[in-house]
Amino acid sequence: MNRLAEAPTPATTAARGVSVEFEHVHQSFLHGDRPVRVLDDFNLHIEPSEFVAIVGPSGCGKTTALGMVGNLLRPRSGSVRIDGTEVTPGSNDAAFLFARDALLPWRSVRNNVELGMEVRGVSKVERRERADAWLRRVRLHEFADSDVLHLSQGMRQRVAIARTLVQSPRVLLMDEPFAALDAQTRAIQQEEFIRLWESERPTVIFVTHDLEEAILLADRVILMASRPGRMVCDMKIELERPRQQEMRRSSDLFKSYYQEMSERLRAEVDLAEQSMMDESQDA
Ligand SMILES: Nc1ncnc2c1ncn2[C@@H]1O[C@H](COP(=O)(O)OP(=O)(O)OP(=O)(O)O)[C@@H](O)[C@H]1O
Repeated sequence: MNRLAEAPTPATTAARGVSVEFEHVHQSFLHGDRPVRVLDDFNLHIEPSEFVAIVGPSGCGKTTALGMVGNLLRPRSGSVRIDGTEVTPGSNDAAFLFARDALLPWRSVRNNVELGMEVRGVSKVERRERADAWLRRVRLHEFADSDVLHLSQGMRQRVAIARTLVQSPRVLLMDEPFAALDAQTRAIQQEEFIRLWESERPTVIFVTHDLEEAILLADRVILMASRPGRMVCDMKIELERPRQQEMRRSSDLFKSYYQEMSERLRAEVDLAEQSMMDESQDA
């Protein structure tokens, strides 16, 4: 695979990652009139510019944890800090990237990339310069004036990546960003994204159901258990960078990480399914 993202250009500003901390975080939601504990004493310290992937059974609280860093919801108790400062209403240090790209269909590719800068009041000249530089980096400069509706799903996701990274976020929150793509496109996007991250180095929290993807991309893989969500494994991934798709097959280290984590993940998924079945029988 050699369709790598282009080298950085002077018009882009390198993002500096900052630390993210969860300290004794608890969260629960009401299901009917019954409170359900979702996160139970969740603790996680992420170093500046670290790439952390979170895997775990469906419903274990991965998206809830991400939402707390992104200021979408507050913990019931405990604290979530970015660069040592509590996340409070109005904080906007973190940017999201989801599986659904959420591009605005009435705006051109370039105008979609400019959107966040527009909201932040960046001048028109600077917006255009930075958007064009990022469109070159994601190999979409020839489509700058195109309608986003005419792009493939993979191209749309590259627009979304450019739109997010052009703002030089200090923390990037990714919730299954490549889940909607076919296998081949997904592999290309993963490799391109690694290149971009390696040059920009924002702190990344990456939620995925795909353990191989987590190992390939991250510096650390956190495995969560459900009901209530808590960390059961924190594995440092010491594969050399830059990383390539071939490592899935060629690296014994990759395979050993996969073997160890997949057994534990499988056990957690089985437990989560069993507990859901028990709950539905009790209901
Ligand atoms: N706003 C809410 N109100 C009520 N329950 C909620 C709310 N948000 C999440 N939950 C519940 O909290 C639990 C954890 O949800 P969350 O989306 O964080 O899990 P997840 O690990 O990201 O799951 P998945 O892998 O399926 O996306 C689930 O049982 C979910 O139904």
